[in-house]
Amino acid sequence: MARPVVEVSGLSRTFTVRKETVSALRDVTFTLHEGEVVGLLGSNGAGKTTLTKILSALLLPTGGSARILGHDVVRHPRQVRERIGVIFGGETGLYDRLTGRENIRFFAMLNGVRRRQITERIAAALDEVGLTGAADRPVETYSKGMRQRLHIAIGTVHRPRVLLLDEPTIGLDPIEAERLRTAIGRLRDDGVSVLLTSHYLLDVERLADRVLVLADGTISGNMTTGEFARAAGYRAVVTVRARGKVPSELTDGGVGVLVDGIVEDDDVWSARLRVQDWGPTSFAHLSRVLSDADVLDVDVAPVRLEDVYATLDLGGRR
Ligand SMILES: Nc1ncnc2c1ncn2[C@@H]1O[C@H](COP(=O)(O)OP(=O)(O)OP(=O)(O)O)[C@@H](O)[C@H]1O
Repeated sequence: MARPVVEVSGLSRTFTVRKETVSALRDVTFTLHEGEVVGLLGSNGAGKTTLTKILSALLLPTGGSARILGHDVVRHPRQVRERIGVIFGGETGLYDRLTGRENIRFFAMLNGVRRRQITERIAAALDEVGLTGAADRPVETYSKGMRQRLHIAIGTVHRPRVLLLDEPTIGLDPIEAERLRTAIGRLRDDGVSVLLTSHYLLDVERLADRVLVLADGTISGNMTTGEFARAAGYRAVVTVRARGKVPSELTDGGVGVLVDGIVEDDDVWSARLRVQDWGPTSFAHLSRVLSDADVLDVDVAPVRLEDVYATLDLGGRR
């Protein structure tokens, strides 16, 4: 059995605002093992950011404990920060006027990388995320994908054993998102443990071994990723837009295909179909019922976590 690297036990955090107390986390207990990638899911306000901040020793818990490689987040914050990398998605947190290399240097120094190792570590981090060629350009000239890869380089330059990733692929085009998933997969293969917050099931499916569901500040689910995806009951949503009459067979659905709704507007109709599994049966059904339709476009979207929440009623919205 791989050794535990993150041990969270009975963790809680309350906030008091104008005499009202909000429980952001309540009695949260879980363990993350070496080389394990765990998806942390939960709707807005579920407590994900609060948990991430406590684990990276940026916020104190009000109860319970959290340890990173044996170091308590309250008693040994410096040791915790040296062992943990935090990567937030989006545009924030970079110095635009500085180059990519200078940005990494700044954060490497903050996270305790020794002076004599720093040049070599920065070069390696740039190389790992494919930014060596752009390293000496100001960050304001970077694309979204490049900025996101720079976030990864910054979060990993001090070689943390645990990574906390918050929405890492947000706003990226599919190619950049895939490149990022590959980079995260490589870190996992090197034995780094990852706690991944994402609303995209594709990220979680590709990378996570296990899924933790936070609802209203408590863990309401702890299961393998496969179990979680199967619980939704379908794999993708296909939206078909076509001209003319709605094929009668389409409205009934078919083996592996459920009809969510059909909207007709003048001569054009649009159907939303849930595909339970991609395979010959569902492909054959769709191509048969659409064979005579004047199809304008087809959009295929993988199942999103929000859809799974809706199906399982895991929302826990405040
Ligand atoms: N500094 C704070 N002061 C008061 N309440 C707070 C504070 N930080 C968080 N909360 C509350 O704690 C709860 C959990 O918030 P948190 O930001 O951890 O949720 P989240 O799951 O990260 O949400 P999101 O997906 O929207 O980022 C919310 O009700 C929030 O309003």
